[in-house]
Amino acid sequence: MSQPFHTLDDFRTLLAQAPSPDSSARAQAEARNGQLTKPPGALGRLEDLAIWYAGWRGTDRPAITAPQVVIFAGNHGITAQGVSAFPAEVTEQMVLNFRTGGAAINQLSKTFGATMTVHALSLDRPTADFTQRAAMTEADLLEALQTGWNEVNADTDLLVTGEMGIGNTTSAAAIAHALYGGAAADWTGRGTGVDDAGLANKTRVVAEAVALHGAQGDGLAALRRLGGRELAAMAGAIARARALRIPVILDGFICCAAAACLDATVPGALDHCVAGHVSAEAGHDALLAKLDKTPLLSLGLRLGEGSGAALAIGVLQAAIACHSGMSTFAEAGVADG
Ligand SMILES: O=C(O)c1ccc[n+]([C@@H]2O[C@H](COP(=O)([O-])O)[C@@H](O)[C@H]2O)c1
Ligand SMILES: Cc1cc2nc[nH]c2cc1C
Repeated sequence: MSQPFHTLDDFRTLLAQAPSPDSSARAQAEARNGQLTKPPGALGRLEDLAIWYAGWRGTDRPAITAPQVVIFAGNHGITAQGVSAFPAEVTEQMVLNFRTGGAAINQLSKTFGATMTVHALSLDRPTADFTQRAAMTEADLLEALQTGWNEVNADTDLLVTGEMGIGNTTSAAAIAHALYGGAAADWTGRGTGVDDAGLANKTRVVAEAVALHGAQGDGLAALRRLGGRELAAMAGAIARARALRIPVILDGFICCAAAACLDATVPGALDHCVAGHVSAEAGHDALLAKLDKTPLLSLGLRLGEGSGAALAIGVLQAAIACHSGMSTFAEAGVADG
């Protein structure tokens, strides 16, 4: 597989030079939306979604024919601090479950006609405990970004990035705290379900990590110091999707923390992304507010795996089906208002 970037600076440059939506396709889609057989605005956010999608795909009557769900898995040294309700072995066990079709995301992907692949990143080599030192070296980060970049099918027309990694809500909380400040408790939730004592311990870990590594203006530094391989791979995949003008549906807290590292690196880097849902994980709604994203769904999910984003594929499919398939007032002989 050829590598389009060899250094973090190359990656930054690619992000900064990423394409914008096609403004003429967007304008045509807006005009078409105004002629469809419904009162103006009656399809609410479905209308905005269809126009947004049309702009990125460069056609006023787009279709979603090849949605892709990609799951990245990583192991985290921070689990040594007792931050999860589950043991670290579950990451690898769930990878097997994804491969044999037994996880929620397998069913959700199938429901919405998406291809699904899972990529495990060096599970035998957990990241470092980031209360002691940086989670990853620059080489680790680059490799994971490249893995994510290369996992995106060039011919897909909608991407969902999901993750699996015991301990990764601690990583996501530390990234959010480092990027956006506030108190560690604002960003720390129960993840897979730690009890009150577990939550207090986890909050201490997040606070200690950010005290050690410092607040971060630089998104890629936050990703390297506090992130994990699966977060970096999601960031790489989201960046590649942007380069290919493929719209992305963001998933829960961990996916959005990874994405936030791109936004902090190049403001606007997530313009091709919508938030699929707001997770029940404390801090996700605040993180979405920082990213200026309004979630499509709020169903109390806190699973990860791309599950909330996969559900939102259905919402986007519905928006595009209406936009591209409905008749205009003139075609249907319906009197407009
Ligand atoms: O997506 C979310 O918002 C989300 C919220 C809570 C937990 N998770 C999943 O649970 C795992 C991380 O939880 P934890 O407690 O081990 O940090 C990881 O595999 C995530 O996919 C995911
Ligand atoms: C069983 C299990 C499944 C998951 N899927 C995503 N994160 C997960 C965490 C656990 C513990």
